[in-house]
Amino acid sequence: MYRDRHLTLLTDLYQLTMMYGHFRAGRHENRVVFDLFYRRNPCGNGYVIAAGLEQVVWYIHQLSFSEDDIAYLRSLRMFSDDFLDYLRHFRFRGDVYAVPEGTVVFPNEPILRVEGPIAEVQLIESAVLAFINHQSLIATKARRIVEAARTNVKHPGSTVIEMGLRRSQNADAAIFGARAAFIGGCVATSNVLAAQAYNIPAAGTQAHSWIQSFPSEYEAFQAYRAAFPDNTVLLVDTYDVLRSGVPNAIRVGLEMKAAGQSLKAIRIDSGDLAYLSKRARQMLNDAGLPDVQIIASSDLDEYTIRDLLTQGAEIDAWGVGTRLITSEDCPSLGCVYKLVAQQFGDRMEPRIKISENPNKITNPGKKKVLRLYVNGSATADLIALDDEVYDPSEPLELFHPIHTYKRKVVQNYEIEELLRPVFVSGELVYELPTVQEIQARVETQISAFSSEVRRHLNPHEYHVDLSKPLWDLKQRLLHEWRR
Ligand SMILES: Nc1ncnc2c1ncn2[C@@H]1O[C@H](COP(=O)(O)OP(=O)(O)OP(=O)(O)O)[C@@H](O)[C@H]1O
Ligand SMILES: O=P(O)(O)OC[C@H]1O[C@H](OP(=O)(O)OP(=O)(O)O)[C@H](O)[C@@H]1O
Ligand SMILES: O=C(O)c1cccnc1
Repeated sequence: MYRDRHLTLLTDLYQLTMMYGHFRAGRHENRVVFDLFYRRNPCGNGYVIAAGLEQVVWYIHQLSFSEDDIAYLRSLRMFSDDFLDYLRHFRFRGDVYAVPEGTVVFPNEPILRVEGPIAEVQLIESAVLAFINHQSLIATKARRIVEAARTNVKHPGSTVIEMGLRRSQNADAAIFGARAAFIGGCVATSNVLAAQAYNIPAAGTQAHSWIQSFPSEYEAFQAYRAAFPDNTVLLVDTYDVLRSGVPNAIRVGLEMKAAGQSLKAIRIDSGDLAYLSKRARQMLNDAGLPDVQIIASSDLDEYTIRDLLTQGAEIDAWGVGTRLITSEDCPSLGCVYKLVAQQFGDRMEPRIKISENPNKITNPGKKKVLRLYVNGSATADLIALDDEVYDPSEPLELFHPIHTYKRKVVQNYEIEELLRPVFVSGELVYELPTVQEIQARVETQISAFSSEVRRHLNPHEYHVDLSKPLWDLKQRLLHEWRR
């Protein structure tokens, strides 16, 4: 099972060869700082919801090379005995600062900052990126789907249930994906292991096979009702939604009503969901069953949900699988992990990565991220050097890091420092929140941003500026390199 797995070798070989090279050169203890950040928002969204830190914490916590790991590495005939002996005593002794899960983040902002001996900081790159990239992507995708469902004016409480297990890119993606989907705002998952692991509500209806396995649809509905009288949801599209499924569901619903019970919902899983849901709603209402809800599923995503709602679809809840758990139209988030500072003697020196593409030139130095709120609204983020101090009662002039003539002054602002200590000298100092707390953080975080930043189509680019000292440092390093 994923939690019991020993993951130290979940790394790219080049991390180990670089560690070995540093070890041979006697520089493996040199301290460095790496930033983890992404450059472009996924799915056309205006931001990303950071997720996956819990798995990073757990991964770093368990890091050690077992005798099996050492034997395997020896079998590669690439590493010397003294290096393998060093690995035998290896543990992570660095500092990790991270934005809490559920935080809204933007391109180029460090989501994680790792400082420590270069061998240790380098080893963790690949796994840490995998955890953060995957869950941040799925949480962001889920958020888009949940917000589409919430545009339902007839049913403002419209909810999304994650049902992607069978279409996920395998088990870990299903479990962590269900976790991330809940963080993004889904109310439940069909994945029982994820529900158990993260204390997420488990939810579900029944498959077509259940209906098919009975002599008639009505008998299948009756049997389900008998088994789950308090939670009867009936799948109505096995044979014919309007001629068979809904009439049989109404028959069972009326029988339940007469017995003092209530039919909870029907599920439509194929066909024209707008047309069928409107007709089904009418039929249920006409039969005196206006409280029976309609759940829809069938290759849904934020686009189909919005479109169905503009067509007046009568859908109270959405079961969403494939396109959520795989983030089908935007299947990866491009977080990277870049060296930004390195110790020389007793000084931490900033380092820069140059690129032809100005967007790919890194921000040097050990940094922090400040979110500036004016009257409770997030106004701009400032990436600053770690030792900078700001007095929020003094006006602060911000400028665009590329188009520097674009300036604005913020006054009477409040500062939220986004990076929080997680590991200090290898010791865990962070109390992990529950997924319920993380989901609540998403709501408060997002509500602080303007609707222009939050909209799904061509969102406004939120201001993420560099502080003057950081901008000056970046220019100085660029000029020094040119010379
Ligand atoms: N009224 C509608 N407007 C826009 N899209 C719709 C509407 N109704 C359904 N859809 C979407 O159209 C697609 C329908 O796909 P398709 O015709 O392949 O399958 P289906 O009707 O579900 O049948 P089956 O599951 O039996 O193959 C799904 O993505 C569904 O979400
Ligand atoms: O459509 P998704 O968003 O992935 O949601 C989950 C789907 O999984 C089930 O389908 P099933 O495996 O029975 O296949 P189906 O597509 O033929 O209904 C369910 O009936 C949904 O249609
Ligand atoms: O419970 C359901 O209705 C369900 C679960 C997984 C996939 N599709 C549907």
